[in-house]
Amino acid sequence: MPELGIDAQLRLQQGAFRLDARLQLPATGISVLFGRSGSGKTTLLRAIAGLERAEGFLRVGGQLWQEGAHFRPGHLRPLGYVDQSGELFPHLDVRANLAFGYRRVPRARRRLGFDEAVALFDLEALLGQRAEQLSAGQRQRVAIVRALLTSPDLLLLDAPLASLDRHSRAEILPLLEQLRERLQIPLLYVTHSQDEVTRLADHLVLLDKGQTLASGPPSRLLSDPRLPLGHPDEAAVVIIGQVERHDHHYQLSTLRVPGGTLSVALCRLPPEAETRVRIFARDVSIALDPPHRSSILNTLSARIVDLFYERDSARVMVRLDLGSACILARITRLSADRLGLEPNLPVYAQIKSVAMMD
Ligand SMILES: Nc1ncnc2c1ncn2[C@@H]1O[C@H](COP(=O)(O)OP(=O)(O)OP(=O)(O)O)[C@@H](O)[C@H]1O
Repeated sequence: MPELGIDAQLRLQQGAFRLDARLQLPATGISVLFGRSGSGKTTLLRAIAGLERAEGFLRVGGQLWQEGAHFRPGHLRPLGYVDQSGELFPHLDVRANLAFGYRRVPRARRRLGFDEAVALFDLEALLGQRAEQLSAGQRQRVAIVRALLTSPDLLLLDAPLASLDRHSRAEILPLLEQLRERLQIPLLYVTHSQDEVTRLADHLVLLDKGQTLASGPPSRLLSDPRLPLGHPDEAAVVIIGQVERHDHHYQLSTLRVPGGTLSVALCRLPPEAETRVRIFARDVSIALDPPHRSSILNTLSARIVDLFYERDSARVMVRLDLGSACILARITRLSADRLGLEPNLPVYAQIKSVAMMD
C-alpha cells in the first residue's frame, strides 16, 4: 500500500457495544467505511475526531493524534467533519458560513481557494442566500465546502447523503467524485449504501460489530461473496477499464477491461483514459461456448473461481476470474448444475448491462 494517511487502532466500550477497529488507510483518495446499521461507523468516526475518548493510537498524515496518555483534544485536530444533517449557522448567508472557517486558516496553509471550492461544488448562485432558506441538498453541499475551506488534514463525512432524496443524492455524488481528483488528503466516508461504495470508494473498509472485518481495494472486497456487503441481489463489482475507441454512429464506446472489451454508452473520455465500470452480479450470465447471434454485446472470457450457494435460495453466486480482476454472476442453481459449473472451468461471462462510473 502507498503511504499511510491514517494508521489507527481504536478501542472503546459504549454500553453493550464494543469498538475495536484497526485502520490502515491511504493518504489520498476516498476510503469508504461500510457496514450495517449499528456496526459502529459513527462511533469510529467520532473517536477519530476526538469526540469520543477511545484507547489505542491514531496517526494521521504522520502526526500522532493520540497514544497512551497523549490525547490531542478534538478542537485541536485539523479535520473537517460533516454529518447527515449538514448543520450551518442558520442566520448567516452561505458566503459568511463558508468564510467562517476559511478566514481562520493562515494564507500559507490554505489547500483550496475560496472561489475554487465554491466553483467545485457549484455554489456561486447560493452565496447570498441565508442558510435557513436552503434545501437539504444545498445545505449539505455548503457544509462539505465549509469543511473543505478549513484546509483540514483529514475530511470525515458521516453518511452525508443519507437523509437526501434521490435527486439531491444524484446531484452531489458526481461532485464528490470530482473532489477525489482534487484533494490531497484522506477522505473517510461513511455509508451503508452499496451504490455510494461502488461510485466513490478508492479503498474500502468493512466494519462489522465494531470490528474491521476487511480492508482493501473495492475490486477485491466487492468480489468476495463471503463478506456481508448487503443483499446479494444488489451485489456489484467495480473494475477499471481503459477507453479504446468511440463509435459515433452507434453511440457506443469500447473499453478495454480484463478478459476482453466492453461496449458502453458513448462517453466523452479521451482514448486511453481510465474509468470505473460497475457490473451487477444479477446482470451477468454464464455460457460454456462463445455466444453468437445474441443481442447481448458484452462477453468476457473468464474462469470460475468458486461458487457460493445461498441458503434457502434458488440462486448461486459465482465468482469469475477475468485475469487481473474478478466479477460475480448471480444465476440459478439449476443453471449451475445443468452447465456443470465448477472451480477452474473456463467460461464466457455475458453481461447484460454495464454502467460507467465516471
Ligand atoms: N452513547 C451511547 N451509549 C451507548 N451505546 C451507544 C451510544 N452511541 C451509540 N451506541 C451504540 O453503539 C453501536 C454503534 O452505533 P453507531 O451509531 O456507531 O453505528 P453505525 O454503524 O454508525 O450505525 P448507523 O449506520 O445506523 O448510523 C450501536 O449498537 C449503538 O446502539
